[in-house]
Amino acid sequence: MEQYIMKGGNPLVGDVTISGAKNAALGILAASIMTDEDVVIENLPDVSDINALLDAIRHLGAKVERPDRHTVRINARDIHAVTVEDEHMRKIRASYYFIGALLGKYKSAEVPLPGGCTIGSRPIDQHLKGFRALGSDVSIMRGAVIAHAIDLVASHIYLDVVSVGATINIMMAATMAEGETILENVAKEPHVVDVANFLNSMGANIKGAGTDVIRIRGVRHLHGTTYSIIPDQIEAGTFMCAAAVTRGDITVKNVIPKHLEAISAKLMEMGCEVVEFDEEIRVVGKPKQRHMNFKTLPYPGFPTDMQPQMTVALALADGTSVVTESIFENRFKYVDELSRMGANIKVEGSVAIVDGVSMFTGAQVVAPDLRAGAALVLAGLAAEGYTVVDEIGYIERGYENFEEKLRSLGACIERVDSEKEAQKFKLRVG
Ligand SMILES: CC(=O)N[C@H]1[C@@H](OP(=O)(O)OP(=O)(O)OC[C@H]2O[C@@H](n3ccc(=O)[nH]c3=O)[C@H](O)[C@@H]2O)O[C@H](CO)[C@@H](O)[C@@H]1O
Ligand SMILES: C=C(OP(=O)(O)O)C(=O)O
Repeated sequence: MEQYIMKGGNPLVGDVTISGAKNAALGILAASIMTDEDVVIENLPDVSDINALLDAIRHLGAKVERPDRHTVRINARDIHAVTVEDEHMRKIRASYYFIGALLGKYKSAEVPLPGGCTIGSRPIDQHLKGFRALGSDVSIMRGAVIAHAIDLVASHIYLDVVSVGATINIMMAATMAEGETILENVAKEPHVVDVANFLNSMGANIKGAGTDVIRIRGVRHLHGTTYSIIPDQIEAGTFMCAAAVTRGDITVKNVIPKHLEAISAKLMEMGCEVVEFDEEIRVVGKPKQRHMNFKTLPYPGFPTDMQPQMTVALALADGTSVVTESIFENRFKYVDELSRMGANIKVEGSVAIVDGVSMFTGAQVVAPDLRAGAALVLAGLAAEGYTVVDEIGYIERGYENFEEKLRSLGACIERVDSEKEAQKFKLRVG
């Protein structure tokens, strides 16, 4: 089983180029099957979730070509099925986007209930409420969502909870419904805006993405396009936190600083130096960093996908911090693993009380999910001695070339798949 092994202690220093946003790309790839014409998507992150989604698109009958690692050309003219196979989809969350895309284009979809990280109960009731409001019959049978409509008709839909997935999914279906759909209390995340911009580049008529209300005037056809995905807010934030955790000096390149404001503000509150440029941000960690409190919230609030990485930074800061997780009820599973490294964190329901310690010591830990896995790697890079992180498949769902990028910043880290290789690494680095 593959693991990361690392020897901590090197401050990470240098520049790192951020890849395309996984969570935008997943929505965009699913939406690309809504036209019969060629769609070319650039700045695609080469991560396992994306490759799983592309496999599912191929399986539906679409042609998928990869001129290079970060570009894909999709042609869905020959799609012969509206049923997505379970084996492709259980692993990933974004399989749910096939419901909106297939329903919009073919008025019919059969898609297994989504997988993804086990960070909470993750219902999809708001997605289904939206599809029903657009005139679709929706049922759940044999572990799949089955949706059929004779015609999709526009509707006025109010989301009871702010949901990224429901916003994007309903927006996709409504793109090809008759009339103007008004979607209220929607998510405003950068990837919601990116999917809306992508659909508009295919001829959709979507206004208001990035605000609380999205208006979608349905169109009959979508056409081909070439589109470049925005940079990954969470990958960028992870490397920004790496500078704080290792007391390093990292410039994240190819980013949109506006998307990173909540993360920058919190790092500054801890005492890090944060300098913004047009498409770059430099974060300089300081020997003494301060405690602070933060709460995860929908955008523009602090992202839940950055909660573990920022908590690791606080676990090595002076004083007591309070972290409140308001989006997913089970996103502190990594705390037990972090405690093996010497962190002093007490979890009470949705709140973690973090008493900063002066150092971590290396340990063998298990990644419980994607972002927590990345956070444990950051902790290992700051710890004294060796750390082994197991279950790195989670990390590979969302970080392209993670260990290579970390190594280019001076980290002593390797991917190994046996005890023998781990021993070799230890002998080599001493
Ligand atoms: C593939 C993808 O883009 N995943 C992201 C997406 O997940 P995902 O789309 O699953 O997250 P949502 O924004 O939908 O979830 C937000 C909250 O709403 C609740 N909820 C959601 C839908 C629903 O029908 N009913 C309901 O009650 C959820 O349980 C959660 O408490 O947004 C999350 C919140 O930013 C991120 O952590 C995930 O990385
Ligand atoms: C939780 C995440 O992904 P997913 O929703 O796909 O599980 C994430 O990207 O942090």
